[in-house]
Amino acid sequence: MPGRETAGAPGQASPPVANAHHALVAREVVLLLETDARAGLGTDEAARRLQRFGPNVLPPAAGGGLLWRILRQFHHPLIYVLLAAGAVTAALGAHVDSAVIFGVVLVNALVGLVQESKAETALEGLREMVRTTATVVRAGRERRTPSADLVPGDLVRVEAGDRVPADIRLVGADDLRVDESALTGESVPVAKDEVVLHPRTPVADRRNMLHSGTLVTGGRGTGIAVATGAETELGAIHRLVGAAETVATPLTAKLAAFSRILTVAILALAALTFAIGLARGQDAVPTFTAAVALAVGAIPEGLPAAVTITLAIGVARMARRRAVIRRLPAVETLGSTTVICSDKTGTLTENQMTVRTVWTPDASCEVTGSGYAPEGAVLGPDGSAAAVEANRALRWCLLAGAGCNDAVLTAKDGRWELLGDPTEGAMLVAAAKGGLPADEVAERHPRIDTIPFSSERQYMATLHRDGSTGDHLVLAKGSVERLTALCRRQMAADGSLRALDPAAVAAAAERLAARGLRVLATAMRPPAPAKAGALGEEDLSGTLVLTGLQAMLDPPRAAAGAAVSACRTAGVTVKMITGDHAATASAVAESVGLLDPGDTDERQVLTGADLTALPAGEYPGAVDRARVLARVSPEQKLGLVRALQDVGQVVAMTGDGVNDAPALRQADIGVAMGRGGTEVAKDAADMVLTDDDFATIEAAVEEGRGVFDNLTKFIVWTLPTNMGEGLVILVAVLLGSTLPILPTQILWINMTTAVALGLMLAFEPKEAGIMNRPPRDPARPLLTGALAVRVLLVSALLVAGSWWLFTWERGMGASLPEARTAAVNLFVTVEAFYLFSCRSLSRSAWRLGLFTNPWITGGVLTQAAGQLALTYLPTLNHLFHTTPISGGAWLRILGIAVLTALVVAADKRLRRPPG
Ligand SMILES: Nc1ncnc2c1ncn2[C@@H]1O[C@H](COP(=O)(O)OP(=O)(O)OP(=O)(O)O)[C@@H](O)[C@H]1O
Repeated sequence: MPGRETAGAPGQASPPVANAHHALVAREVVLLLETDARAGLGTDEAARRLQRFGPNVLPPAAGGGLLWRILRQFHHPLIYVLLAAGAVTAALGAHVDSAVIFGVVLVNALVGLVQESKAETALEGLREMVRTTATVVRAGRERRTPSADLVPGDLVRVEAGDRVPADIRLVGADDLRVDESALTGESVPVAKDEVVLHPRTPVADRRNMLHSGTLVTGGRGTGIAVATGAETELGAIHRLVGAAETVATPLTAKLAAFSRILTVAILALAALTFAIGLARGQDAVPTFTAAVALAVGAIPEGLPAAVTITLAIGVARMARRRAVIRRLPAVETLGSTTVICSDKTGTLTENQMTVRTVWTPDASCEVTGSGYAPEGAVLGPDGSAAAVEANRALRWCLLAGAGCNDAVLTAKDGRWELLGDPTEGAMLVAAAKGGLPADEVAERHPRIDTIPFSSERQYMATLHRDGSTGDHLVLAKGSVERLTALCRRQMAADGSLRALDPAAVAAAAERLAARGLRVLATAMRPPAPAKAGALGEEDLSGTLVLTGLQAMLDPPRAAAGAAVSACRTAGVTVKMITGDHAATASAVAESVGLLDPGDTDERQVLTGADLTALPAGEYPGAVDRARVLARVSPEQKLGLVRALQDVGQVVAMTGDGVNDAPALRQADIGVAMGRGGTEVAKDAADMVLTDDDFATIEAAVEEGRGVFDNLTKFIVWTLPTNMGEGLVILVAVLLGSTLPILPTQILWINMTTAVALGLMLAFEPKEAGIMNRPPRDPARPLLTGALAVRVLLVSALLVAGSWWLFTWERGMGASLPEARTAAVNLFVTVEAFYLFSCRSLSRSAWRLGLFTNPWITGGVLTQAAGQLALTYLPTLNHLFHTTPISGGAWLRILGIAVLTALVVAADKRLRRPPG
């Protein structure tokens, strides 16, 4: 098969003809790839090619090879210190110590490697969750398939909002524009068409080619996939770059910088200690040991890893609640969100439309039935089902709904399914209920031309041929304001045309909208002899006849009300941003609790036109005050985000269309819809909702707060250990006394407790009342004054406790190893007790229920077993210079640990805010 070669099978060298598709005419490309320009590939052939070429995905980034990844684990100042210490210790003849130090370095590297790859796999998994689909034609039928299933030779269709799924040679294009910044870095969209180009045209200028990974920003196109997966241009770049995905956020960067500075300071202090010791005439060996102990103890080496893991766990939790994080910093920002700007349709509501009322200038008719099943009837004012025959305007109104429509309803296993826009689906169903099924309408009035719907245009119009007379007629539907502006006449029940009464139409629309119904107007241009030329927007104005209004119900989502009220309690303002009418929007806003019923403050509801009329100075304040922003165009959303940010808000903004992308990028948290959203919107977003539900945003905010809490808890827990250890050694050096804890023992404490105790805080469930607090001020440091005091307090208790115990044991005649073993056990026991306290930063550990987090309980038990092994196992005794200790010593250890816990509890109690 020649196509096999041109597409470049994975692992095969590309023959010279590869990448030359731009220089061939469409027919040659079709022949070369053995496909069909109209019907596409056969299903069997597609399956065979999938076998042969493999799925259309990029191979996972190599990440620099295992050896390189292992080596990277050693790139840390602390590891350098340890390696130097190990070498010096070995040179001094202390082989056991040096073996322990090297062993710890090795274990540390392995743990780092495992953690790193786990975090990466988690992020990879997220990417999988937002799988893209592509429209392909196979065996003559158009269908959506996962992009991964595309093969060379597939006939692919793309339209505005799509991500290009493969390298494609265009065979047809209609006003196609593509954002190729993913490949070229140039963000200005490029126009594309199917012209044949010179063979030597550089890749960057091949305007008849679409490249995988780029985004379609406008128009539509059809083409043949010529390369998939690793063989695409994107694949080539991917190979070059190796796509080194880092898991860095502003916070991790800040913490990494903090620990770098700290490390340098501590290393300097350790060097100073060594110098002072030598100057005082102390022996070089113990002085060196002390300096190493100081460095090892005081450097918070576990911090960056713990932060990354906590973030990764947070991301996984959010994914379980159907919020997929695309950019890690969003996890932090979510906790600080102060305003959520949400779409109405589909996010706060179900996007399941049913026409309830059809209004015509002479009568108003109710429609029965619900859902997309065409079961029900259009009832006349008297309740009879013969309404459609009696009212010409009603008939034309339903006809416009069915004919000016791109949606398709299909019955599958007795259930009706909609392919397309729910607004259009509802109108199809209403027409069918009135005796005008879509296929009959299409047969009697075949469509010739279309002005498609867009949010800016707010209407759609279609040109049809009357099957019997051959005359041309126009059908249109759209927002009431836009359509009435295009009409000069309206239709009466007997079919006669009268002058339009805009006030009456507006009043009827207002009444329907006040019930929370979404109202669309319909219009027609009476049949007239055919004129040459396409349907243009300019020749609609003034020629249309208004036939009626269709009002549809889109019920609020079940969880929306509760989520809005949860946001309110949490100090997060919710605003509805919609393209719909202000009255409909307000009614829906009331039903989900976004507006208080009876609240007459008009400033809470603004329209796009109001916004345009506002003086620049008043704009931010007005936007900040408003709760409902109706008839807003996607372009205005960017201004809204900016205005809110100007008044200091942290803004989450939802969006689904191509035009929403700038606002999503500008927002602190851009939220795209996983189901209804375009690829362009998803690409611009920080977070994607896989269920499109508003309640999911609220859940993500809650999880974001939880992540921040857990990070703070870990830091508050870990810092006293480092400070305590560092100070114990410093005091020993200053006093010129023997070390109460040896460097290898410090290594034991740090390495084991970080994993068995500290890490468990990342699994801590969110505290009750997490959504009763105001949002976190992004400028507030992680360690507030009160928490810093607690860290100092616990550090001081650790230093005092361990010194007292060490001295006491020595005074009671215990050997040096015994006293040290007691001191080591004291450190770990205090940390374990303190761990329970750190489960909540403000509430008492008792209140939480001591053993409600099995991870913490399990971790503490594991650590306890480890301490017993360290104290009583001869091998560990030998490695870590420990020895069994007396029952009395254990009692004293427990006593001090309990005392510390009591002091921390008292500190919490004293600082708890009143109430
Ligand atoms: N398929 C359509 N054909 C014609 N007019 C439409 C169609 N869909 C919506 N409209 C009209 O255009 C207006 C704006 O629609 P748009 O899609 O921008 O926002 P929306 O769906 O109403 O609300 P949201 O912004 O909450 O999703 C609608 O209120 C409606 O009057």
